[in-house]
Amino acid sequence: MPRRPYVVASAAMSVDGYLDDGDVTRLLLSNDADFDRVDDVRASCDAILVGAETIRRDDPRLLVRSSLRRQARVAAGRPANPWKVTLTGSGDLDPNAAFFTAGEAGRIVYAAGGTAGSLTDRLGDLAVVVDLGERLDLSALLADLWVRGIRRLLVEGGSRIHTEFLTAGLVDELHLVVAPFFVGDPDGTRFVGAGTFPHGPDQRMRLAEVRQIGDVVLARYLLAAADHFWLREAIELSRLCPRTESAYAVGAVIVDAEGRELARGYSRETDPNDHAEEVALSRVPPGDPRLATATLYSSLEPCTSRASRPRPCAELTLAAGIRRVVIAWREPALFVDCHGVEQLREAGAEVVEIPELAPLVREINAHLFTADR
Ligand SMILES: NC(=O)C1=CN([C@@H]2O[C@H](COP(=O)(O)OP(=O)(O)OC[C@H]3O[C@@H](n4cnc5c(N)ncnc54)[C@H](OP(=O)(O)O)[C@@H]3O)[C@@H](O)[C@H]2O)C=CC1
Ligand SMILES: Nc1c(N[C@@H]2O[C@H](COP(=O)(O)O)[C@@H](O)[C@H]2O)[nH]c(=O)[nH]c1=O
Repeated sequence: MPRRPYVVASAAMSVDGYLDDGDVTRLLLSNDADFDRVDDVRASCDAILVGAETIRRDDPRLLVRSSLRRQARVAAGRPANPWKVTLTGSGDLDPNAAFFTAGEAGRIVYAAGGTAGSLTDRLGDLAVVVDLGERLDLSALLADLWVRGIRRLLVEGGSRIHTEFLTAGLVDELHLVVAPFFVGDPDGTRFVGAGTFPHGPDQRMRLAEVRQIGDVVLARYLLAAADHFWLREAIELSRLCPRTESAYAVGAVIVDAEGRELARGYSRETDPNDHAEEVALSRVPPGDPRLATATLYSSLEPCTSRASRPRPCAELTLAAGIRRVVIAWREPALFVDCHGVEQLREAGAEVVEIPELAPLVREINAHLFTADR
C-alpha cells in the first residue's frame, strides 16, 4: 500500500452550493480576508492541485501572494511557492496559461488517455508531464506526488476534482467557505456532483473548526481518511523501533481536534522499556486542554499490563484525558494478555479499529512469530 500526502480540499461556495456561475468572468466568493487565509493555507502546503477546466476557465496563478510567507518558506528550506499540479484527459492546456507562466514554481501535469506525448512536446520545459495511462487513477497520482516529496497537498477544485477526490475517500481535511449570497444559475457549477461519498448521513464528518471571516463562514472538517493517514504515520514510525525478540515494535502519534500533530513516539525510543504511547504522551504537558479532544493513533492496541513499568498504556491514555483512540491491530497474546480496547471503551473512550492496516503492523513485527524466536 503506497504512501500518499495529507490532502486538504478547499472551496468557497454560495449558500446555494455554487462554486461559480455560468458567466465567463471568475466569480469571487471569498472576501479579501478569506483570500488571505487561503494564501496562508497555500503557504503551508507542498503542492496545489486544480483541474484542467479550472485552468481553462479561471487562468489561476496558484502562487503564494504574500512575500512574507514566501520568505518564511525559503527560510525553512522550502521553495518560495508550492508545486502547481493539474490533471487532464483531453490534453487541452495552453502553454501561455498563468499556471505555466506565472511565478517561480515547479509544475506537474498528470496526463491520461494517450495525451502525454503531445503535451510533453507542447509544454517543453514548462512542466513535468507524467503519463498515468488510459484512465487516471487518483491513488497513483498521490503516490507519485509522495515519491516527489509532496507531503501536504492542497486541492482547490473545481467541482469534478472535488467530487473525484471526495468520493475516492482521498481527502483528509475539507475547508468549506460559505459566501452570503445565492447564485441560482442553471449554468453555474456546484461544489460537487452526484456520487457515493464516504460521509453520508450515517457517517458524519468531524467538525474541527468554525470561523467567521468578515461576512463569510469557514467550516473545517476532518474526514475518515485522516484517521487512515495518521494511523499510517504511526505505523511507519514503528519501523524506527530498535529491534528485539521480546517486545512489539509500535508507533504512536497524538493529534489534536484541529488535525494538528501534538506528539509522536515509538517503542524503545529513549530507553529499552519505552512503549510508543507513553513516549508520545510524555511529550504533551499534563493537563494540556487539547488532550481532552485529541486522538491517539497507535499501530498496536494500548497495553493493559506491564512488567517493566508501573502504569500500562491504556491507563496512561485515560489518565491524560484522551477520549479517542485509533488502532490497527489488537495485540496477539504473545507476551501478555491485552484488553486495551475493552478497557478504553469501558472507561467511555471511543476506539476506532482500522483492520485493513493490521497486516502492515504484523509484517513489521514478523520476526516475533518465527519458530526460532
Ligand atoms: N469557488 C471555488 O473555490 C472554486 C471554483 N472553481 C470553479 O470550478 C469550475 C471548474 O470546475 P469543473 O468544471 O468541475 O472542472 P475541474 O476544475 O474540476 O476540472 C475538470 C477537468 O480536470 C480533468 N480531470 C479531472 N479528473 C480527471 C481524471 N480522473 N482523469 C483525467 N482528467 C481528469 C479533466 O480535464 P480535461 O477536460 O482536460 O480532460 C476535467 O475536465 C470553474 O468555473 C471554477 O471557477 C474552481 C476552483 C475553486
Ligand atoms: N473563486 C474563489 C476561489 N477560486 C480558486 O482560486 C483560484 C485562483 O487562484 P489565483 O489566481 O492564484 O488567485 C481559482 O482558480 C480557484 O482555484 N477560491 C476561493 O477560495 N474563493 C473564491 O471565491
